[in-house]
Amino acid sequence: MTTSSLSAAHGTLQKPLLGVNIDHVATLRQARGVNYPSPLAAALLCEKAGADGITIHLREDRRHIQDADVYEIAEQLTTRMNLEIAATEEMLKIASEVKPYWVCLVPEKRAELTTEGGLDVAGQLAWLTDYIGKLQTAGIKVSLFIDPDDKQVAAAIECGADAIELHTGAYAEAGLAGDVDAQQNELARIKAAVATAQRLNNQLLVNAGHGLTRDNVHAIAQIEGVYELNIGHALIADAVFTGLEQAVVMMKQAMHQGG
Ligand SMILES: CC(=O)[C@@H](O)[C@H](O)COP(=O)(O)O
Ligand SMILES: NCC(=O)COP(=O)(O)O
Repeated sequence: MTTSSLSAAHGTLQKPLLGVNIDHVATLRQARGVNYPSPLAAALLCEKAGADGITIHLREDRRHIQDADVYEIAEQLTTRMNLEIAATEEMLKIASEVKPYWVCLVPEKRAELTTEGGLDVAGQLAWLTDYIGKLQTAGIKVSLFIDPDDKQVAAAIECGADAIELHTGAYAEAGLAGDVDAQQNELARIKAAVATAQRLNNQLLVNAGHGLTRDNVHAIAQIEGVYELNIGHALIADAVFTGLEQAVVMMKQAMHQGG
């Protein structure tokens, strides 16, 4: 399925789509080293509640999602898996075996609390082009998690990515800090990056994610051309109080009608 037919196939779905990142269901499980709560059960419940896809991040340090989660969730999903991985040989092997619909390449640092910045595509073009080609040869579509930066957008297109995911962390953090000017500046950066992507290659799918909540998501969801939002930490935090299905429903409402 080409990118255009992919977006055509989803033409009837309400844009942007919602990809639910269930990493932090696994964080709760890993806290005690037991077998509950089940990320698989969470993924299926999110799909039942209206999630358009499931994102899981198999980190090199396995702090939350485990290899077994990836394989068993891939077998039972009825929507699409977006597997986030660092661009390593180990992860290439796993992704080639699992064959998720999407792989999103993200930068990883062992010491980070969560993903800090976007992937430096411009600084490693040739190597990433080769890595992306291997994934696409395995039948996997590739997204690149990048900062909302024209140079990185252009580099992502140059190395043949099927999609980009714009890092909304700076936008989210400015909001949490109550810095309205900084948040508006970050929103403008994101809008500019979407416009650059559309100008350079209108077949490229443009996603966004990181730090999105019911309070800050509507402004991002309203940006013309944004295809999917990947949301995890805040949605799982909501679910602690509302239950997971309601958290998905509420996040979709916040995306499309405002928080
Ligand atoms: C790339 C990104 O922003 C998230 O999808 C990522 O999963 C964050 O890492 P943690 O889930 O480990 O916080
Ligand atoms: N790529 C962003 C993602 O999957 C979820 O990020 P967050 O909502 O957990 O910050």
